[in-house]
Amino acid sequence: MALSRLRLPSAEDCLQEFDADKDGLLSLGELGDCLNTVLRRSGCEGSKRLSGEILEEYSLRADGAAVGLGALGRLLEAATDRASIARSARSRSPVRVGENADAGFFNAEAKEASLQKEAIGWAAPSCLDTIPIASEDEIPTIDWATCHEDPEGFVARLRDACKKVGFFFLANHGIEQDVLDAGTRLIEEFGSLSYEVKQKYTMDQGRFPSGTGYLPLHSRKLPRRPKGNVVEAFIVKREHGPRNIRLEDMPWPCELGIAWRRAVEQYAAAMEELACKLLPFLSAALGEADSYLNPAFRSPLWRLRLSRYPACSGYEDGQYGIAPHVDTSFFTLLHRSEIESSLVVWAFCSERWVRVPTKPGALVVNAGEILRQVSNDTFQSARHYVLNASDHPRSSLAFFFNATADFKMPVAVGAGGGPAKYPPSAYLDSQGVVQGE
Ligand SMILES: O=C(O)CCC(=O)C(=O)O
Ligand SMILES: [Fe+2]
Repeated sequence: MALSRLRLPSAEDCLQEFDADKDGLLSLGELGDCLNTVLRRSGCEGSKRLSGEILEEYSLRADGAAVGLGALGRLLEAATDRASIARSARSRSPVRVGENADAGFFNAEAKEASLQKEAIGWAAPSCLDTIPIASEDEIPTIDWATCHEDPEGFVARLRDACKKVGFFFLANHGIEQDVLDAGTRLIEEFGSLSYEVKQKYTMDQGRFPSGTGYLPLHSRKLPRRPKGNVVEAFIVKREHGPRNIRLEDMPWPCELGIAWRRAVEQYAAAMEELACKLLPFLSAALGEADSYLNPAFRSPLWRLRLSRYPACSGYEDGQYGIAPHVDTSFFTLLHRSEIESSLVVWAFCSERWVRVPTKPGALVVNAGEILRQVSNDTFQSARHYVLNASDHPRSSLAFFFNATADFKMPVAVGAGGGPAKYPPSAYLDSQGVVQGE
């Protein structure tokens, strides 16, 4: 997005000027003053409203904690970005997502705001009792072994699953059960660390790349919702693309030693290999040549989320293990370790919430928002959530696979669905903003 950015003061200068009690942190009041003043000085109209919005969003994401230098830097960036977007939007006719394929403008903030509002109306039950187990038609099983002997049939099944629900099982995917079991152990080992240790690696404290590290139980981030998610998670990511985010930069807990880190890397490498193998088939499912997606995936970005859901005898209304959301990825490869079917998905084809059956060994694959967009809305990026209403904790590892983060992916013409509903857009300009990248 070619926006002329507003001049950004340094976070150090802001901390000096607005840290009234000189404790090296900005309280929410001080932060509000700081953002408002910076925006006003930059000539931003409506600086008070904008700083109020940013502050509200920040308190929702970070549970109202005081702000240190790293977080302040990112908030200032967010403030000036938004002011630039507002300025740029004023200087041309406003464009909403899906309305004008030529505009090259994706309003990610507006998208996230509407998603949050919309999610409240999704009427997702917080109790499993009334939710049926999905039929084979709703969550089909696709056998990876058939992709060589019957590639056309494989592609047809892939396309059908993506159109009907956007979720399917991938069986015989070639990843050894040992690797999957090791994945489950990794999150259990992380979970068994004391809170004092885990909180050293808390996400978005300015010490590690954004969106990586520890998300404590009841965090209201990822997805950002008013009630905390009853899950704890640890997230790492790697980007060979423009920002060159390396595995070395991740908040590896030294308490678990190098073997733990290497095992996480090994798990992610196995998933990445499989994800890359799926690309030619997805290209074909989109109605394009097998090599269609290759240029977009030269330097992929992935995120790996290891989640641990505590046993829970019941959830309050509107509370979930992970709240209803859609994935921001191109697609996601999910491994679950659970006793009861706890993953709930909105089945577009039957218009009902269904529980994804447990299927040891098979991976769950689901299309994310970017793939939906690239398919011109012919594929579903299904809403889903987790309720672990069980006597046992539940673990999952979600591998979110994305194209090169700044690669502007166009809608695949072969996908159908009429004229392109979206401009070419890059992850960093669209879902990356939603994801807080
Ligand atoms: O734990 C699961 O089964 C799903 C997790 C999920 O949807 C996510 O992390 O985006
Ligand atoms: Fe998800």
